[in-house]
Amino acid sequence: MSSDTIAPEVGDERRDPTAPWPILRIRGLGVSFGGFQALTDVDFDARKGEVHFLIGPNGAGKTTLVDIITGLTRPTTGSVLFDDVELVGHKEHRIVHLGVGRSFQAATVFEALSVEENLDIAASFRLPLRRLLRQRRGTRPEVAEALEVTGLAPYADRPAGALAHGQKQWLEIGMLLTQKPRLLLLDEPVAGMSPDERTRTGELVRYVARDCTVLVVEHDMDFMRRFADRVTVLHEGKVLKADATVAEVQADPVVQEVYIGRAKDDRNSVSRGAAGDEEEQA
Ligand SMILES: Nc1ncnc2c1ncn2[C@@H]1O[C@H](COP(=O)(O)OP(=O)(O)OP(=O)(O)O)[C@@H](O)[C@H]1O
Repeated sequence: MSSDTIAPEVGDERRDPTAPWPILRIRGLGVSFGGFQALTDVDFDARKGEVHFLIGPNGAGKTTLVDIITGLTRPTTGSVLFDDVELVGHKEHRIVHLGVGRSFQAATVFEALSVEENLDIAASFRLPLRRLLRQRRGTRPEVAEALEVTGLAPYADRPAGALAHGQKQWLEIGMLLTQKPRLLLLDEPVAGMSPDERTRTGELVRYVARDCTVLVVEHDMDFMRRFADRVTVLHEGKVLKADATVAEVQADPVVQEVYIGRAKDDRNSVSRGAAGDEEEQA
């Protein structure tokens, strides 16, 4: 057992073979920035193999929470257990090596390199230098798989900079997949996408969740309704509802109040039908 490993008292669910294992356990998380309390006493779990949405109005603390999980921000209080390993205190690169991948709102790809080269570089991140320098022939299996699942195989030789917005997001997800993460954090993956691109992204996320837990920060409520297994709602740095189903979130009057009360144009309403959302996007 490594020094990172926490004693088994936190792993009770694993003794029940029918209970999904909470691979991510967040407890008592708080952070303040120069006296402003951005997160207060945040608790929630994400289970192995689920697509877990993190929603909440602007400024609720969603990105701050993702920044803490990935080691970009250090919390003032609390704990982030990933597969029993405490992530708080680790540097970002160490957290990546533990199996946590993250995408950003603006896709971070190398525009001048081809799609395949981008995937190849991402897939190389665990390799020692001497293996990187060794000449290889053909496409590595993990790169081939990423090309396939993202639908980017026909564009393998095209510069990433020439891809459409949605395709760049899928490339970034593909790059993360080559690193075989066990937890993938996606920050507003469908922002700026067409309805078709959103559907394609949702299908990709569901595919990824076969081997990996996916935590999605998203404002698009139609996307959440279609693709979430569980949902946690943040409001003003606190958990309003943790680990709920989509139906529970939609039926919750307090969640409704937070969204509808703050967004008079109804853009963020969690109970609207898909048709309503698509009307709005048109
Ligand atoms: N480094 C920082 N210094 C000071 N305040 C910060 C910092 N990072 C975040 N905040 C504040 O913390 C609060 C939560 O911000 P955060 O970006 O996490 O919200 P969010 O839910 O992701 O919002 P959005 O949906 O608009 O992206 C905001 O009031 C923000 O201004």
